[in-house]
Amino acid sequence: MSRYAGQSKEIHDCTAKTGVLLTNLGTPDSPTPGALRRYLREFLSDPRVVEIPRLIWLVILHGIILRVRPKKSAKLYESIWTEQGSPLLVISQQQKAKVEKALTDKYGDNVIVDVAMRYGNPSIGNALESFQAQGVNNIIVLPLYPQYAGPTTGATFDAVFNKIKTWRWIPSIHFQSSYHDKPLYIKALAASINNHIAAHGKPDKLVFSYHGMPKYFLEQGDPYYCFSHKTTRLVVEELGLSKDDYVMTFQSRFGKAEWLKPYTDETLASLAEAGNKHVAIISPAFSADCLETLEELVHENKEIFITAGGEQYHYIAALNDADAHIDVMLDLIEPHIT
Ligand SMILES: C=CC1=C(C)c2cc3[nH]c(cc4nc(cc5[nH]c(cc1n2)c(C)c5CCC(=O)O)C(CCC(=O)O)=C4C)c(C)c3C=C
Ligand SMILES: [Fe+2]
Ligand SMILES: [Fe+2]
Repeated sequence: MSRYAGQSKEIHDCTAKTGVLLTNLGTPDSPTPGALRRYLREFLSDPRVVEIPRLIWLVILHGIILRVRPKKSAKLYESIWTEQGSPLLVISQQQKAKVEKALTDKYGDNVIVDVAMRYGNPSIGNALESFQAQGVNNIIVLPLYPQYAGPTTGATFDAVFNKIKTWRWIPSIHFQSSYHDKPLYIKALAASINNHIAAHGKPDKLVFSYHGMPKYFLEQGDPYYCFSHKTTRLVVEELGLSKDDYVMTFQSRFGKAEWLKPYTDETLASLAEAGNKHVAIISPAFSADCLETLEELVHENKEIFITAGGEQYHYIAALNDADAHIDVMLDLIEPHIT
C-alpha cells in the first residue's frame, strides 16, 4: 500500500475545480450523555483548546470532567435540540445550501461547496476526501469564526493540514484566517442591531458578548482578544454609538483558570444593579446560533439580569443564514476561485 493517497489519471488534466469548505466547531450527534462524552473527549483532548501540561490535563479530563460534564451538558443540549438536530449543525447546513446556490448559479459545477465540523460529524477529513474524489484542485477553507483564535480557527487548520499531508497531489489551498474587520461583516452586524432597535427600542446598554478563552492564551500571543475589540470598535463606529451606549464582555467560562474579562454574567448583574432596565445582547463571535447563545444568552443570562432588577432583556440572533451574512461569505470566497 502506498504511503500517500493518489487520484486516478483521468482527473489529472481536468479543468480547474474549486472546493469551498465551510467549517464550524462541532456539536454532539445527539443530546445524550454518551454522545456528549464522545464529543467532549475529542474536543477537550485537543492541545489547541486546553494548553495545560498534557499529563495533568488528561488526568483531570478523564478523572473528573468526562464523568461529570456530559450529563450536565446533555440536559442543556436537550433544551435547544430541534427536530432536525443540533441548531449549530442545522444552521451550518442552511448556510452551506445558500452559499452553494449562489456559487453554482454563477460558476456552474466548477465550484462545489461542503460543510464540516472540527470535532464530531460531518468531519473535515471526509469532506476533503470527497473533494479529492471529485477532482478538486483548488481548495478554499472558510472557518466561520470571524475572530481568529488558536482553539477555533487554528485547530481547524490543523485538521486540514493533517488530512492533506497524506495526499500525493496537494492542490492550491486558501485559508481564511480571520475576517473580524471586513466591511461587509461589520455592516451586517450593524444592520442587525439597527433592525433590532427599530423593533424593540434603544436599550439602556448594548452588550457585545464574545465567547471567552483563558487569559493565558492572550498572554501567549493569541490575537482573539484584540480582534474582538476591533470588531466592537468598528461596529460602534458604524452605528455612531457613544461610550455610554455599550459594553463589551466575554462569556462561556469553563474550568478554574482566569478567562478574558469582563465576564458577561457578572456584567449583566452589575448593569441591572446600577439601574439599567433594558439591555440588548449580541454575540459577534458566533456565526451561527448554538448552545452558547440559545441556552446561555437567551435563558441563563436573562435570568441573571432580571433577578438583579433588570426588566427588558433581548438577545439579537447570530447572523445565521441571513442574506447579508451569505454576502460576507461570498466576498471572502470569490477572490480565491480559479
Ligand atoms: C475549554 C475551553 C474552551 C475554549 C478555549 C473555547 C473557545 C471558543 N469556543 C467557541 C465557540 C463554540 N464553543 C462551543 C462549545 C463549547 N466550548 C467549550 C469550551 C471552550 N471553548 C465547551 C466545553 C463547549 C461544549 C458545550 C458545553 O459542554 O458547554 C460551541 C458549540 C456549541 C454547540 O451548539 O454545539 C461553539 C460554536 C469560540 C468562538 C471560541 C473562541 C475563543
Ligand atoms: Fe467554546
Ligand atoms: Fe456554555
